[in-house]
Amino acid sequence: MKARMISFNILKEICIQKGYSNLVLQKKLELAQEKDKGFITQIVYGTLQNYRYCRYQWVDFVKKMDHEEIALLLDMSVYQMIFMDKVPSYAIINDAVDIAKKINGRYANLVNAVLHKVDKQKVKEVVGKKEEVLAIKTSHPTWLVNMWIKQYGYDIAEKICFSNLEIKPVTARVNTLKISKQELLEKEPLFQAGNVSEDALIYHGSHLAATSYFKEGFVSIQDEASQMVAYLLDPKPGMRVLDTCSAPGTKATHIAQLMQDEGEILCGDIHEHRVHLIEEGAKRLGITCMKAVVMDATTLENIEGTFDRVLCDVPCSGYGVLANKSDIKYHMESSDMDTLIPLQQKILNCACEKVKQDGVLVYSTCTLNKKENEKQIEAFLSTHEDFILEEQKTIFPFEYQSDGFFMAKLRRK
Ligand SMILES: C[S@@+](CC[C@H](N)C(=O)[O-])C[C@H]1O[C@@H](n2cnc3c(N)ncnc32)[C@H](O)[C@@H]1O
Repeated sequence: MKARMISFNILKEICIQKGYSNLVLQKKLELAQEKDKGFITQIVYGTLQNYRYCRYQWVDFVKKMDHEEIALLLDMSVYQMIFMDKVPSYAIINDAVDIAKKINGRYANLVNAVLHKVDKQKVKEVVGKKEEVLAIKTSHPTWLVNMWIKQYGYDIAEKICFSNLEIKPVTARVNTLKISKQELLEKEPLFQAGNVSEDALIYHGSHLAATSYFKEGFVSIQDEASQMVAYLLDPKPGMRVLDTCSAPGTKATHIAQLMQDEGEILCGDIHEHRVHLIEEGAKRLGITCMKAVVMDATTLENIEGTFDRVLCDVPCSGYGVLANKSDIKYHMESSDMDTLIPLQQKILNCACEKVKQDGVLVYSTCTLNKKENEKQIEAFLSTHEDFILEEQKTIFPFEYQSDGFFMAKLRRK
């Protein structure tokens, strides 16, 4: 099958059938020739990242577009015409017409005509209201850009939007239980020290998960901002820790490292299949102090006693990770947070009961939305006089080439 046909099928599965981009891509790339894999990956991620901008380029050339797959095919073709300099337009248009014939022959002439017009037009400048221009140029929903402008101001919103178009580095966390960061840096020149986290390494090679460093448990794959959560929790060897929303266990295994694998970390997640991921991760890293169980953090039934440290890394809208998870960007709706906000509140209210006196509770999200972040903490503090806020911070994705994260450290009086 030709590379563009494979790219189109992948995009169809992600955009129309709502598959996860990384999973669909991994599965469908098996059908592609080795030489085409990079090309297909670029078309898929590039089209997802620039979906609004690409559509803006062609939408005025059709009276009405009533076919979702044809619209997606036009987006994908326009992406290549604008962003992939070395690809000749005639090759893009010929392949698009062939794909259109397979989808529905009636649209082949339209696809041909629209793409020739785009080719002639070159690039159409985005005009309109400032926030709408920003949203289209960087392919974010306008409601999200407006929300960021309202919550953080225009300058920060603009920086977030452009940073979401960047290709972020692959970041690892050294497993200090097996090797020091210095040793690893000396051993492997493809690693470079990270920007903000003490344990972070940027990897300049490809497919880190397939390397012996990963398989033998010397490193985990974890974003740098995400690594800051375990430091904020400040666990010490011998402590008793509860991680209420733990799967796949990335932060829990970091906590275990900071505890020198001494003490007890009770890791829970509501989804049984995800609890197994925690166990697999701990085994790969040689960690023994973690115990993984199915747990509903909104009730915490059968969880005995209190803990020195409690982490609530709650489910969230994920607006901090849009650079790496462009399918979230494509499918997101403002109503997504309506169910999440009460769930987060419930988890926090329940988990706080498990914190020892003078113990620490950390609440974190990978989202940039004050309603899920600062406002949650504010609401919590207004009903829990026995807790004080020691520190809270938002890490923006443009600061350290990382994801966007929020974390708050609360201490029980
Ligand atoms: C942001 S992810 C956690 C990531 C994890 N802390 C890590 O670092 O690898 C949120 C997790 O919360 C889990 N979850 C959702 N609702 C839950 C609930 N009521 N109780 C426990 N876990 C829940 C989800 O299955 C998901 O694995």
